Amino acid sequence: MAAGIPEQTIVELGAGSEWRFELEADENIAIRVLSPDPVFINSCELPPTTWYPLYRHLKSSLYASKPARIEVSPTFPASQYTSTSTTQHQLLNLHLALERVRILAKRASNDGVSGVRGPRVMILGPPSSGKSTVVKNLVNLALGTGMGWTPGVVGLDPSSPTNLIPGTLSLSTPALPLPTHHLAQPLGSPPTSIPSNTLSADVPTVGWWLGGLEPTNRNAEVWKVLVSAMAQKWRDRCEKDKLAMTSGLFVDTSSAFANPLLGTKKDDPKARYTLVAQAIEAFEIDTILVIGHEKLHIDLSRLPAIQSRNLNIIRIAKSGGVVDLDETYRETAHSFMVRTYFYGEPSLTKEMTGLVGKMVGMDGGLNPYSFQIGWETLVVLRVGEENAAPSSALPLGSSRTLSPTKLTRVDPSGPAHVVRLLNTVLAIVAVSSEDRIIPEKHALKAEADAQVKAEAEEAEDGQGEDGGRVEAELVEEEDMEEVPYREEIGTREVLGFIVITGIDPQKKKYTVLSPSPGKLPSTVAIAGSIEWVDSA
Ligand SMILES: Nc1ncnc2c1ncn2[C@@H]1O[C@H](COP(=O)(O)OP(=O)(O)OP(=O)(O)O)[C@@H](O)[C@H]1O
Repeated sequence: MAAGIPEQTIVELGAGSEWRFELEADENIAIRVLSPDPVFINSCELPPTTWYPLYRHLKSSLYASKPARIEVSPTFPASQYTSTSTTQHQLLNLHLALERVRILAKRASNDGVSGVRGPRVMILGPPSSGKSTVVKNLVNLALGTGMGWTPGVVGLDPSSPTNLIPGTLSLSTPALPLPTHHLAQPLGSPPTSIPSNTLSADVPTVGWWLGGLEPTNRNAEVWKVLVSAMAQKWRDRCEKDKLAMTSGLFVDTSSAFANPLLGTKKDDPKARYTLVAQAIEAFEIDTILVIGHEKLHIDLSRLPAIQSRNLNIIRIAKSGGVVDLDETYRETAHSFMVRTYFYGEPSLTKEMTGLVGKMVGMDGGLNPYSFQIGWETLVVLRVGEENAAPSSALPLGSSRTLSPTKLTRVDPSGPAHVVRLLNTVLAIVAVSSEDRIIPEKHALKAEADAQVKAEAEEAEDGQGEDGGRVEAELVEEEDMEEVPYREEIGTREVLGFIVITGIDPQKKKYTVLSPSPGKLPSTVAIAGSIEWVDSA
């Protein structure tokens, strides 16, 4: 035992074993490695002799291939144990096989062979089987090789997106190993060092808004459009960036993917694993990892989309350390992820700052900004046919065909709509003048008014005042139920997120929370079913 350190705060790890812990709501701890050999958290090496904070609610494990000694302070977690049954060897073997593919691809690419790619791996499994943990380990193993890889990480699990708000599908290209300090880092910390609510410019993370926590038969068509857009983005990236192409891709998936009937339509009742097949084709997957689930493994190997592509399907063992996550825990995790998006990384507790010795640097907090915005200014839309008015509301005898990505505008003057918006997270999307639709009646009126104006100008040598009046009338007469934009904007890459924290029906204003001060990058926002109330 090191001098002066009480024995009960030391974890002695045997070679090839894991220290597993589950932190309670009041347990914030810091750990530091006292022994010379490396210790890893999700295959990211802990800095030697440096305190590494682990925040409340986190469930994870440390792994050491050689005997290790770790100090834990200021308290020792109530729920912790060491285990020699680890899946790290299997993950390492897998990593070595993937690394070989990456190296061969890079060599071929350097020799001028076009179209060679690194491995494209998709992970599937039932709920709480350790999918996100396997992705994180494989990504960190690739990033830790020193080869400078920049693999793509696709989050097709909107309940734990790469590093955005729940409800988002994400694509990121981390260049440094992903840390594990708290719940908001399933696959990497949010880009808090960039004080901007534009995600795509400087930060290698882009998001698409599903607005729900998992793919379902109701949102399957919207899901497909989003996945196609993500895959296109990745293709564009690979065309310009050979390193990304050879580094490969890891796709984390929703546990809903294990349901064979997900996405099956009435007109094709025999189709199975429709969304899995779509993702395989869109991202040109070559390796599928199935955790545990034997039936899923067999079902997938019989899937035509897989047979025709001659994919590798590898079944890997579920780690004994994976914790079954209940609904309450998931809600806590989601709320924490949203909070981190707006407020940044949690700050060190008093006890942590009081520790003697070096502490790893964290990204730090953000200063979110709350302000009011008029109902007419912020255009709030919903995507999907289920949001459209019921067919019974149509004139007698008429029918309609709805597009699955149909946009509906949330009419703030309808009290029920407005109440539903309180605490709703909104995704901001960019719009350009080409996206704007001028309703036909306004277009005709504008044309007629323009003609009247031209005649008046001719008669009076025009002062131009009438033009302003026409504009004003147009705005005044804007039908709050009409969607003034093309449908495509509902499924495009998001610029950032805001949350509606208050509604003033008298002044007709929303109070919104934005991650940074300044003008919103766009005043068109998409609502989903994700809500957030700050309970921290
Ligand atoms: N070896 C381990 N030791 C301790 N905890 C672990 C270990 N592996 C995974 N966990 C924890 O178990 C929980 C579930 O794992 P994970 O989130 O990777 O599963 P998942 O299959 O992606 O879950 P979901 O149902 O959300 O799709 C997480 O809190 C994770 O940190």
